Amino acid sequence: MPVTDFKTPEKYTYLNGHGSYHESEAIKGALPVGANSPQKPPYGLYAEKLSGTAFTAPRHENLQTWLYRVLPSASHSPFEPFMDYSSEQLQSVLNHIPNQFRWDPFDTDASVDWVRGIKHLAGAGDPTAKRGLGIYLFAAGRDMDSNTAMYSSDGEMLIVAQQGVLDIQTEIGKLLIRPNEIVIIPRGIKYRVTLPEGPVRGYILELYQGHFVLPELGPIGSNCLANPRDFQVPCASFDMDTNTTWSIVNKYNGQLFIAKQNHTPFDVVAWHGRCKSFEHRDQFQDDDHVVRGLRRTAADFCIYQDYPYKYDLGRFSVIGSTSFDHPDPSIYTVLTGPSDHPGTAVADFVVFPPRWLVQEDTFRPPWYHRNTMSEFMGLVSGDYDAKSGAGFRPGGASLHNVMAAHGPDTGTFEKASNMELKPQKIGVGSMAFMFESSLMLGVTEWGLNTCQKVQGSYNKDSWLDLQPQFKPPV
Ligand SMILES: O=C(O)Cc1cc(O)ccc1O
Ligand SMILES: [Fe+2]
Repeated sequence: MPVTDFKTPEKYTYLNGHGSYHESEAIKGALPVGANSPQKPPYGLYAEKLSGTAFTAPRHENLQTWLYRVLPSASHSPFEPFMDYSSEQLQSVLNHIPNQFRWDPFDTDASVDWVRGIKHLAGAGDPTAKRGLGIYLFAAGRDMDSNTAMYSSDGEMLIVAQQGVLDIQTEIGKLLIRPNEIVIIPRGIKYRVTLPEGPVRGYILELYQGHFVLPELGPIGSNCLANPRDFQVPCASFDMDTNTTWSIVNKYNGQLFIAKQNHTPFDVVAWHGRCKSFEHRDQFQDDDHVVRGLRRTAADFCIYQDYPYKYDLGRFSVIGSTSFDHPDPSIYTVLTGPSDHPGTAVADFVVFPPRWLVQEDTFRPPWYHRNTMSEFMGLVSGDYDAKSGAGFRPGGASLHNVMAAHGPDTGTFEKASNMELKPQKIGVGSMAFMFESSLMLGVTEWGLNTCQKVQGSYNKDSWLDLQPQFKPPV
């Protein structure tokens, strides 16, 4: 049984499925039939195209959404710097430090809204080159300013709700996101966040390059992990408002800009968008990944989606070892942001849901390890099985960067090496997650000092008490 089974309030309607072409009309007949840009679209709507890939991207990769709206997005005043936030907040110098890091739960802040409540914690690469990723924390206690919408030109955001409820109105439709759910907002999509149940907190992974896709299943076969039908895309829903002044906030190379317009950005009456199924690996002819003269990349194996969508992590169908040994955490990948190299992600989004452990003669927690990938972890709820103490807590985080040695703490080691190996359900009521990246992550000044959450005694509390267990034969 899925762990959560959220009810959908009537206000929200979704289309189900990742990897499908979707279309949606808030008024019947608002989508033109057969054409994208007729001389006069139905009901006097403007046709507007949002491109998720280059116009010339290969057909199997090409992404776009056609919007039919009351006024086109271009109808706004020039953008100006948005002075009402700290320029350090979203783009700051990255410090590359080899240490293991752990943070106490980040503060909630009831005085700020979504726009002002996003803090840059770590990252790699550069949005201007469309390379790399950013990791942010959010904490907000009030609705976004009235008549204000936001969008990011920098990348596609995967938002993990940890505390509180996010009501997100987007150009495509409305989404309700509760703790244990995630939402993906593609580059360029305008949205507005209100808080129906008070303060919120959570984590954001922004992919400066490409799009989140479902991972390959390989020998697992055609089901399990995150099943495509459990991803939900909002149905078209629009407001009629061409008399009020709206502010549009744009995250552009980590800086915020603001423009005004005299109409709501949430005026899309109908849309259709593309989602294409993937090319299969056995079409490859050689190691050089050249098929019919086209160079292929990891991205070509994937299913893309270019509109906002949500997913309940409780629906993740976990695969694990039923014999012995601890498998790699890649079996818990929900979505991946591929690089140009097959199997090596800019960032994977990995979860550790409640699951049974049954392996015999096995040290069941994660092994001690050093990883060429960097591992940023957060906790939505409960406990994480690799850490016995109270150090890794919901709303907190840890970072084990490229080759930073880590693994179970002393308490977990003692317990797991001596326990009777009965079938054991772990993580009940818990959801830990990992943003795992092939890139070396730098930490911002906010993450190192300003937030005041770094645990100075993380190494000592976790690993310095480990004792040699070596007993050579006499
Ligand atoms: O370090 C961690 O806790 C994350 C993790 C979990 C796991 O089961 C295997 C490897 C790994 O990095
Ligand atoms: Fe790890």
